[in-house]
Amino acid sequence: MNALNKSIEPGAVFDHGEFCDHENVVFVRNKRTGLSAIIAVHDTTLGPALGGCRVWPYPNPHDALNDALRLSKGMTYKNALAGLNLGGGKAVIIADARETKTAAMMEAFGAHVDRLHGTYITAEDVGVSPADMDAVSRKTKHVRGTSAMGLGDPSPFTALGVFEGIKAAARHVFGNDDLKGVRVSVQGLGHVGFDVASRLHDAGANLIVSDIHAPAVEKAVTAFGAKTVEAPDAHAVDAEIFVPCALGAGLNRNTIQSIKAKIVAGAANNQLETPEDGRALKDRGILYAPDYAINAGGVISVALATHKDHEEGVRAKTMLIGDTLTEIFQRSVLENKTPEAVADEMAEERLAAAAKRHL
Ligand SMILES: NC(=O)c1ccc[n+]([C@@H]2O[C@H](COP(=O)([O-])OP(=O)(O)OC[C@H]3O[C@@H](n4cnc5c(N)ncnc54)[C@H](O)[C@@H]3O)[C@@H](O)[C@H]2O)c1
Repeated sequence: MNALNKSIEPGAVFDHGEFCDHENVVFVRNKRTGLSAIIAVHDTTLGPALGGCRVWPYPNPHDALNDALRLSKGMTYKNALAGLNLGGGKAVIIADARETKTAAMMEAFGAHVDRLHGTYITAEDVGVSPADMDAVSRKTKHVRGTSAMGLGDPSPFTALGVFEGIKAAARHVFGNDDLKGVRVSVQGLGHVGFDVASRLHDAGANLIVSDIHAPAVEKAVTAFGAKTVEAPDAHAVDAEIFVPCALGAGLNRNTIQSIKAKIVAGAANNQLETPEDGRALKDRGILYAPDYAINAGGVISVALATHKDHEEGVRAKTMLIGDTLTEIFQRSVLENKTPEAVADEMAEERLAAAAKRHL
């Protein structure tokens, strides 16, 4: 008992800066398999909390808790804004995906998900494969993204949503979405970025591409006749549209001042390093498509594609991302707010309306 009293500070979770109004946070251990996990259910106003399970070798439990709390809240906003009848949640497993993750560990995690009786639905995230979700599904039905379910890799739907978002941004800034001859810098040519580049190429855009992985760049040069730029300079090239599809925090005090594009619209998560960076983009007259609004195609596919024949529904819902962004951009002008502030408000409005209906 004494050891326990010493190691847990009173209020360690409730007073946590990211705790917000989380409905349920579960700390999970399974001695036999070495499972250590945190499942965070942020909000179930709109429905069961859907959010991926991340396997990551966090250096300490605080970082794991931080991630679980921050990411689960993010899922509440993302699912609400995407028009899904789903709440927000997330799970993190403290393990190395290559070294210590095992099927038995994922099964043990599945058993804990099952104890939440469907208030949390798990899915893939960083460090997790369809085979891992197959293991989870042996212990619970509250899982998406198994190899027997859905449409497989969500990236094509993320790319479709990003492309629709780019067109919405072009309509807002240029008055039309004809991308013929428009110069577009695509940073990151992975699962999503390459697909977005392909759609832009088909629409007649002139591509300038970059990636730290040289073969990906060569492939885009061959396929699209793209020009290239060194990855760290992708934001600063002479282009009308900048499409970040690599890592987060690329929009910051060091990069924003040298952006020449009028539009920033890409798939990368957490593009703004700080909220002030969103204001800096607006002050410079650069239209920013909030990341969690434009990259929601993947979660839409995971949420709705419980069977292989659901593709049309997923596609239709993903195409609506363009309309959502148009509303965000218009409100941002009318209310003189940053697009990301408007996106947050729209998600909160949907949650508040649903909460009122439940009263
Ligand atoms: N895959 C999805 O469905 C999905 C959904 C929502 C958001 N996202 C976000 O979109 C982004 C891309 O996802 P993805 O699935 O295509 O990932 P990916 O790993 O397949 O591709 C990322 C690419 O970026 C490149 N890269 C890494 N660091 C770079 C740098 N500093 N400069 C230039 N290139 C760099 C990598 O070499 C790789 O080719 C990520 O931020 C991801 O979180 C993806």
